[in-house]
Amino acid sequence: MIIELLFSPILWLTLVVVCIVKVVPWFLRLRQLHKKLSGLPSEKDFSLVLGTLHKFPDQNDGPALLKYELGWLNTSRRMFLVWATSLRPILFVYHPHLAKMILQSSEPKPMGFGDVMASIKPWVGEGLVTSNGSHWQRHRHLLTPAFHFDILRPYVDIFNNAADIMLEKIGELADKGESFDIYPLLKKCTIDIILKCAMSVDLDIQRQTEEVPYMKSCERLATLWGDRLSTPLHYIDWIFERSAAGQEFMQHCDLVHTFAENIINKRRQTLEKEGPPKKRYLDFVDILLTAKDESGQGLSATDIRSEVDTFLFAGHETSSTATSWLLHLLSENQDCQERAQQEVDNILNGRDSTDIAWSDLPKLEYVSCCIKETLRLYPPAPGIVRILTKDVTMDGVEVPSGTRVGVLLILMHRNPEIFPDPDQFQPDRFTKANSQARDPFAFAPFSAGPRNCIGQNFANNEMKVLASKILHKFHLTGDPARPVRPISKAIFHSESGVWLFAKRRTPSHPAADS
Ligand code: HEM
Repeated sequence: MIIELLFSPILWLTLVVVCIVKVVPWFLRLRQLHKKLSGLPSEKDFSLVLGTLHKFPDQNDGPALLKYELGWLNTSRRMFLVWATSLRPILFVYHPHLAKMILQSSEPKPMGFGDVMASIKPWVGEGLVTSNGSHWQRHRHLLTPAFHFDILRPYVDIFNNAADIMLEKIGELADKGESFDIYPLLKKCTIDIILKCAMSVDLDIQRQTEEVPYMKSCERLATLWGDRLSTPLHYIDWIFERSAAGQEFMQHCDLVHTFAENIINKRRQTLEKEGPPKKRYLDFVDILLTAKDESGQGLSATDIRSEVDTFLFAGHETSSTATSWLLHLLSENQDCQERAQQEVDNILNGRDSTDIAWSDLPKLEYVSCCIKETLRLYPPAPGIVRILTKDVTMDGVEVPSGTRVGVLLILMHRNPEIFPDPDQFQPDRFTKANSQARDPFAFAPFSAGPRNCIGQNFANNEMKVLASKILHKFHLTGDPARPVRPISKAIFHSESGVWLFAKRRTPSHPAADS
């Protein structure tokens, strides 16, 4: 029967017709695409199957991966084309002029297989980070008031209180005289903060001695997400869902979803019992639960859960990573650490409390420069990807609609044309005088344009308070036996943690010093 079919003229005729109608035009379009993009800087060595992926070092060797990508700057100071197989071009841009074209546009995030945001959807659903079009627009419009200055102001007390608990923990470790990893301490502190600020939930995770299942799940989800991005076979949902990694991913998704649903249900019950909150401004969960559009339609339960999952993750992982890099860099640059300490000491001098007040935040100018310089060298979100919906001319080359374009922050921030001596930690680059002439798109750790980070001011205030309080109380040095190992997957973090020695210090008194 099969043999007969093989010799059937109808089968062969059908195949020839399909070839002519579908495959040939597709192949010609692909050839045209390759021709169009051939003028862009890329690897010379092209593989028919892998494209230029075979030139990448082992995806699990973070330092080698970073070195390889930084090497693109030697070929071009503006952009580099990667072929992910011979079918998918990804154009990475890292010059402010090109970044501006992408970030200011309303081009959507790509959601095809293997795309960074598509891989996180089973976890955060259609939240603000992963959605596009009118869904994104409606939610962004709805949630923007939750980050108004008047809402952020009282959060400073929450930052201070959470920092005090972390300081106790650091104090205990400092007194032992051993080095410790500051990254998990910061993660617990920032999750306590986002839970309290955005959800009015007080779990006091920092004081829990047992492993917290929610934290564990978030950590595993972030790792499995990054691993999936570097395992092309796992781009296909069907294969990933049947793999051990995929099954573990789904189990952790279930756990974090239940955690979010419990928070939402408790708040809903309180709202039903007590009515709308008496406070002048609604917080994040209040907004989600009470939102109605013009037709009186509220958000669906799935939409609400997706946003809670999104903000719980985006609201703690990035700022804890950034603060851990900041403390690492200050431990390596003792002169900068002392300058930052002096600034905090000057502000707190003569006060009974060591709390950082809302009005102190703008005075922390040098600390702010240190934070910016940290985000330049180690942006927690290493890149931002969009898919073109129309042809765009970049440096004279017409990049066709359908191409993925990634703004690679790790490279833009180390582009020597914009930041001389790019690998050096020099916070003074960010003083007002030194930043004035710089292109505003040259430094974009929080992205820019319509899809910039909604939590940017929240994160900056939080990092200032946490870092200032730690620096006021402790002197930090690195542990040479446990170096950092930067790895840039979904989040640019140190996979070996950030190990420090902390020593209690007596704050200096400016009057006595002078
Ligand atoms: C140092 C800390 C942070 C950094 C470096 C950072 C970075 C970024 C970047 C680069 C984007 C754009 C992503 C893209 O377009 O693909 C983004 C978006 C976003 N961030 Fe942050 N973020 C930080 C903290 C936070 C915090 C604390 C929150 C919540 C409280 C938050 C919530 C969000 C959300 C919801 C989006 C999506 C916005 C939209 O598309 O409308 N982020 N962030």
